Amino acid sequence: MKTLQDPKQLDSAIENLEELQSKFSKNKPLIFLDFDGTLAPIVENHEDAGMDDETRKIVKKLSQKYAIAVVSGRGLSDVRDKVGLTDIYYAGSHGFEIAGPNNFEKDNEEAEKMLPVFNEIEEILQQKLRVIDGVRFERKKFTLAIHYRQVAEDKISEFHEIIENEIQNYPKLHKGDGKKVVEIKPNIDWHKGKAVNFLRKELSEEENPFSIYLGDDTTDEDAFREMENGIGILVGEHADDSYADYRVENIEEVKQFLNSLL
Ligand SMILES: O=P(O)(O)OC[C@H]1O[C@H](O[C@H]2O[C@H](CO)[C@@H](O)[C@H](O)[C@H]2O)[C@H](O)[C@@H](O)[C@@H]1O
Repeated sequence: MKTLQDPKQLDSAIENLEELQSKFSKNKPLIFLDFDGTLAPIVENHEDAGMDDETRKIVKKLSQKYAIAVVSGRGLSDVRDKVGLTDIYYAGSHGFEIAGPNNFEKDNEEAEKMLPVFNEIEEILQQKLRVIDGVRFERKKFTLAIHYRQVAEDKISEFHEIIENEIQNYPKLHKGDGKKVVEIKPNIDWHKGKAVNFLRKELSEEENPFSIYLGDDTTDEDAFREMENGIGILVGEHADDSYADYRVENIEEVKQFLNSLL
């Protein structure tokens, strides 16, 4: 079982590359990559985030050697457009919508039934949060991100209060957190970890295929916990302890690590 650790206490994947490479030569891994904060730097406006060409080339080359999936909180079509590679799998909306090559598509059926509730809460919160400057909405198919990166420090608690007060009227919805973002999700037992396990079955004929997961945010913890036969690598740090096994400092080290697999 994975245990929680202070991210600062995690071993560096870069300093242990040789040891890791020898593991990978015995067990060819499936590779799961988070997007924001892992493949693309965190920026002020969510629309402006993007991968650089070097990272795209590395991921493309990796996909010629390994089965790869990008697992993101972003909407499926958004993350697919931003990555721009057609031969890999994607899990968008925190795993609620999954797609891959040859028109493979799998939306969470339970979440599908909740689309009208999302439309309703989005409209209500758009209206209630008008009193706070800098709030940005990002509607994904099955989740709703409400960004507060540009909200003044002294307005942030009011921002959270407004959302909290409203969301308690909606037992079918669940409120999660990310980096300067509140994520409204279906209150269903599904998350990035479950999506990764679904994909592990899809991408391999083995019962429990060896896997690597790289991610930077609290939502990636659900996936790190599933890396019983594999390795979780935390990129940078987030507010909490982590179930990851190793850490890399930043996106430059993500590239260095991914390059070492080629
Ligand atoms: O699972 P991920 O691929 O890491 O996506 C998580 C969320 O990432 C995006 O928001 C974050 O990145 C933005 C751009 O750098 C930044 O402005 C924002 O503050 C961050 O929270 C994305 O916009 C969300 O939809 C994702 O859920």
